[in-house]
Amino acid sequence: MSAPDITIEQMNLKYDSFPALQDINLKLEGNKIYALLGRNGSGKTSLLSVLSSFRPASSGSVKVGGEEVFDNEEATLQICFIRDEGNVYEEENAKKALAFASKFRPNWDAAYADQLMEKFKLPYNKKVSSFSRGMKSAMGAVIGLASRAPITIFDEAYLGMDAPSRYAFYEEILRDYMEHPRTIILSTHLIEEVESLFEEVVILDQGKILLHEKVDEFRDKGVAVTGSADRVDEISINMKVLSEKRLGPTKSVTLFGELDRETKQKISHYQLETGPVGLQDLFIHFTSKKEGDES
Ligand SMILES: Nc1ncnc2c1ncn2[C@@H]1O[C@H](COP(=O)(O)OP(=O)(O)OP(=O)(O)O)[C@@H](O)[C@H]1O
Repeated sequence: MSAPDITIEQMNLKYDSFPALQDINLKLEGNKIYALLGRNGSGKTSLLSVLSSFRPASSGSVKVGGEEVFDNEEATLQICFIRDEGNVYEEENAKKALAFASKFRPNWDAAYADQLMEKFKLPYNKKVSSFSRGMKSAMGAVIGLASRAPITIFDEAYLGMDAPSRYAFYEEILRDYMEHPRTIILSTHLIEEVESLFEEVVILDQGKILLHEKVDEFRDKGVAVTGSADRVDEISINMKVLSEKRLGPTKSVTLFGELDRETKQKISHYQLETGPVGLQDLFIHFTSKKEGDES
């Protein structure tokens, strides 16, 4: 399966006069896993709703495979949008709800849906409306995965799921993506849990695109350094420290920016360990900046 590219140009969305999305320009190539990050109210759900044709943009263009997506059945059949409330038909038992979901999904894999129901321990014969919050989310995950839609979107679809279920969900996304490549967009606040899945990251801030980058390039904006606390302090002294943790005599810091030659030499001389920066630390840094900040 080859997933179509998504191209958004000069797109704006207003709720009455409130500008929820402003001048959005974004190109997402097919067959990658994207992180859509942003603080509360930054516009993630609004962006995904426009992309999925749940609502029209106020202006600009949103194309999937070169075709405007709004009111375009062929384009929207390629998209499966699972929201935090699950998008599940709740008035019937789970078996009927799955049958209902499959009607609008041309790539639906019923055998895979059965495997996932088993994996998430979801009962077929219970009304979905009687499911717990986490079970409803797991049902959304089953529908999103078994749809095998070329563009699959999970918008905080993990809400209420316990940790084992969430990790089972992430594992399944990666496993099934490897077997059936497609575009997957995950909007999440649990960045540390899922960061290893992402190839590219998009950050929204107050309705605007703050950043769109390959995750590896994004991570290169900083470095994590661990070792004896006084030596770690010494090399961090002139750098922006994004986070720090101390365990007895050992300290780990996340530093923002490139290391100069002298600092690199000290790190090597002191035998400090270096590693990649967590996405979450960078995300917090980028989205908590105040006007006038330079870095
Ligand atoms: N139906 C609506 N009517 C009016 N304003 C809305 C509506 N939906 C969202 N908004 C506003 O648009 C902005 C973006 O909301 P949106 O739900 O897209 O953010 P989000 O990034 O998904 O947030 P969260 O992480 O909290 O879920 C917010 O200021 C919100 O109050």
